[in-house]
Amino acid sequence: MNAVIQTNNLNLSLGGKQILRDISMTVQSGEYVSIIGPNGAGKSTFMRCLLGMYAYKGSIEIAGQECSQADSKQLAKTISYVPQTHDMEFPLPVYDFVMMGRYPYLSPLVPVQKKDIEAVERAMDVTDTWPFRGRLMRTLSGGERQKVYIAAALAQETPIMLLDEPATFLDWKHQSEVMQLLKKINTDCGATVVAVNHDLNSAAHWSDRIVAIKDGQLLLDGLPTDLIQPEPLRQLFETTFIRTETLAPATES
Ligand SMILES: Nc1ncnc2c1ncn2[C@@H]1O[C@H](COP(=O)(O)OP(=O)(O)OP(=O)(O)O)[C@@H](O)[C@H]1O
Repeated sequence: MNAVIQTNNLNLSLGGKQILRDISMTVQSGEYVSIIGPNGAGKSTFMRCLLGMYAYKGSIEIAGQECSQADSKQLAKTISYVPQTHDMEFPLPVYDFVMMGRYPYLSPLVPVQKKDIEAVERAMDVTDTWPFRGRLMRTLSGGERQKVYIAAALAQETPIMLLDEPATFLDWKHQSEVMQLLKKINTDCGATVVAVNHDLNSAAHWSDRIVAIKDGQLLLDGLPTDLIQPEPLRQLFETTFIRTETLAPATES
């Protein structure tokens, strides 16, 4: 196994408040890791830290390189990000939005090339977003827009993908499609996937490992079968959990 994300004693303060405290964790190449935890625990901030968006204390190594010292375009060739909310009104056609995923490879001196067009077409094909290519982003439904954001991240062709609540607000069919798509990208393309997920059943079903953050600290880190249990979840969310028989959408083979 080879570690592609490694944080050591990661600390971060924002607006005079300590948000992340001494987080040390490792993600191995090819893993699918879900991050769970209460609202305001620091999950999104942790993800944004991994993208080099904040001046942190401690260490974050992405593919062996310290994040704060990495060239931003090089980092963008290694790690892509699908943010939590998509309420920005991009006045752009879907195709052009997905092409923005190629920004680490483009520059004023290097215009769009065949390999960029092919990467965009592949990403739109696998996410089933090609039929929307001429539509404006703001005309898409929430679920359609979510898949377009994932297509843009895929077009970036990075070995690591971070996603912040990729299936929240989607109906069951679209949740299922997005989660299956991520698993396919993980297993078929070998991408390392790290996703924040508030749906504990979904996190248990799709991930290899679960990391729980509470009050800015890493509280739990382990197998879904060990962590998605009443006692660890009570400790994490400070409420009682009982096991019930649940219904979930079937996984297509
Ligand atoms: N720029 C900032 N300045 C000050 N405080 C911030 C800033 N960004 C985030 N925070 C605070 O950091 C804490 C963690 O926020 P974060 O968005 O990471 O939580 P989260 O675990 O992702 O929550 P949720 O599940 O509700 O999305 C919150 O208390 C938030 O208000």
